[in-house]
Amino acid sequence: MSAKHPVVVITGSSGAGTSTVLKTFSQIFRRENMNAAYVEGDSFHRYDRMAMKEEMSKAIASGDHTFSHFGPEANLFEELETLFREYGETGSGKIRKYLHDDEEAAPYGQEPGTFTPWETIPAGTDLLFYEGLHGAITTEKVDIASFADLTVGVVPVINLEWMQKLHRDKSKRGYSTEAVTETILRRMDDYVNYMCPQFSRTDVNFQRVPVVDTSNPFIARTIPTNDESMLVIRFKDPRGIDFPYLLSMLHDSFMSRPNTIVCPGGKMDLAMQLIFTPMLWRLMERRSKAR
Ligand SMILES: Nc1ncnc2c1ncn2[C@@H]1O[C@H](COP(=O)(O)OP(=O)(O)OP(=O)(O)O)[C@@H](O)[C@H]1O
Ligand SMILES: O=C(CO)[C@H](O)[C@H](O)COP(=O)(O)O
Repeated sequence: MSAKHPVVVITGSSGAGTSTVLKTFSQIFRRENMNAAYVEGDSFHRYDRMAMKEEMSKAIASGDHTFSHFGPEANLFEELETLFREYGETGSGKIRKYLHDDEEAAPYGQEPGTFTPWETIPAGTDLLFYEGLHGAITTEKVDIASFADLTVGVVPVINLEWMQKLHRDKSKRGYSTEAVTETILRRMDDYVNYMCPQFSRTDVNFQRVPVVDTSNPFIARTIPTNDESMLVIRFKDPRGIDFPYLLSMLHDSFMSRPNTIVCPGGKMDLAMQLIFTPMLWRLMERRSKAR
């Protein structure tokens, strides 16, 4: 935690929609004049695509069928913790990018599946914004969550998450249904042990729940739209949250628990703006008092 250099985290599984949520936060940062340094979680993978394939073959040959991008062996958790800690102390740290596809790789003149070189975050940013898989991870070796000032979980119900992953990996990243299914299965151990526990630590969780049939996510042609879903928003600590205001602004919303609002899925962007703008203001006020 850092008053001077706050760290804001959006964390979620692959296909959960964290990149989509990033767009809403970018809008808030632009409108509120906040200069954010962006870090993508995938840039803290330990291996590039070729090396990951090799490591995976070795793991499988040795009888380990659960080696995956969700777990500690395939990621640089210590380095991510260092980035959060250093940013909190100095407002800087080392970042890079993982280039998933041709479109992302082209501007760097690199192959997809590779990392850009490490770079130092320039001075003068107001906050660090992490978007990815592991922003609230805690293991025996690291406590990444403890260095974040605001943590948000993006967690569609699992059938929807799989549909979103299948759709994106097939349409944008060139994978087959079989390859994505195999990845989902191999990651399941790490999903349960590393991904899920994060969402008990996050300050706010957004869970998209479809109201159309998603019984077989592996054959679905389209992703349920926001209008075909409801949104469950859960606050870890409801103290200080202006629920009557949120209920009045989010048409057709209601409270399902003392710390949980449910609203139509189409209100996701508005809900995020209403909830996070004042939270970010508070982080910025705390920052200017600490300087
Ligand atoms: N609210 C939504 N409504 C409809 N489709 C959505 C929604 N959120 C995300 N998607 C779709 O789901 C897919 C995955 O979303 P996104 O790329 O944001 O996931 P991600 O969590 O960043 O995944 P990764 O970490 O693997 O990059 C995309 O095709 C996106 O358009
Ligand atoms: O989305 C992911 C994790 O968030 C990807 O599965 C991971 O980054 C590996 O990517 P690729 O299979 O394209 O090399």
